Amino acid sequence: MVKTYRHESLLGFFKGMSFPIASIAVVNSVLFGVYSNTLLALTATSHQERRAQPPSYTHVFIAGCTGGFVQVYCLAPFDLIKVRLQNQTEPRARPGSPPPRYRGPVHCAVSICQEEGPRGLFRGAWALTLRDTPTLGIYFVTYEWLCHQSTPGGQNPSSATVLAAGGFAGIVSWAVATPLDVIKSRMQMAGLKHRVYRGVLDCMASSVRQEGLGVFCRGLTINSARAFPVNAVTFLSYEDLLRWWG
Ligand SMILES: C[N+](C)(C)CCCC[C@H](N)C(=O)O
Repeated sequence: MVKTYRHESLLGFFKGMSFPIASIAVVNSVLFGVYSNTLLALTATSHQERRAQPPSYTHVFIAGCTGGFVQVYCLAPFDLIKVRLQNQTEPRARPGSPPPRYRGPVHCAVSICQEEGPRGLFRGAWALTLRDTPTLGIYFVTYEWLCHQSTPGGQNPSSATVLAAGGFAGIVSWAVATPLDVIKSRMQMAGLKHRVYRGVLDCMASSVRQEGLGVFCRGLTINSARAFPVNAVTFLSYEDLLRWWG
């Protein structure tokens, strides 16, 4: 934090923010929509009926994995652009200094298309699929399990329960996802640095060779600290919106 602040001022912390904001609504509605509809197909119970007739954790896991798998294809290009902009650590343009490589998200998207082809926008998508498919299954199972543990049978969980269960579900799924998150980000940066990884396994092997096993925990603390508030609010919004509109 201190280094980022000194080098790039307060603005450095907001690098690559506009694209995630534009994409988060789309990505989350695909995730939660596919999750809920898969659960409906598997158990024939709507969201409102699920408290009285809770689905099995296997069904919750399968529905979560399906949602995770589908949302990756919306998330991949936005996530790539975010990673590329966040890794651009030059100080803000000063007179005389060379301009940054990417001037903003749109310029970044256009440059990637020109330099790496339109498929370049999906660089690292396979690693993202491996990261998100099982970990979003775990995310929904953790959430449902925690709600179930702290709510008397058949009742809706209180807002406090939803906030806590959502927050912990975020931490657990990020803890499991962090090793593949590290690999995913390295593969997304590879096109820029002209480093060639032959695939996910090659990227894992070369990262471990150079930096040891600790490389898989990079960013774990910050991911978890961020995960609690973000996912607490996500689940509270999801539950409340469905209650109001359902
Ligand atoms: C699966 N994985 C752990 C990567 C993400 C799970 C939580 C997703 C949420 N939108 C967030 O940004 O925290």
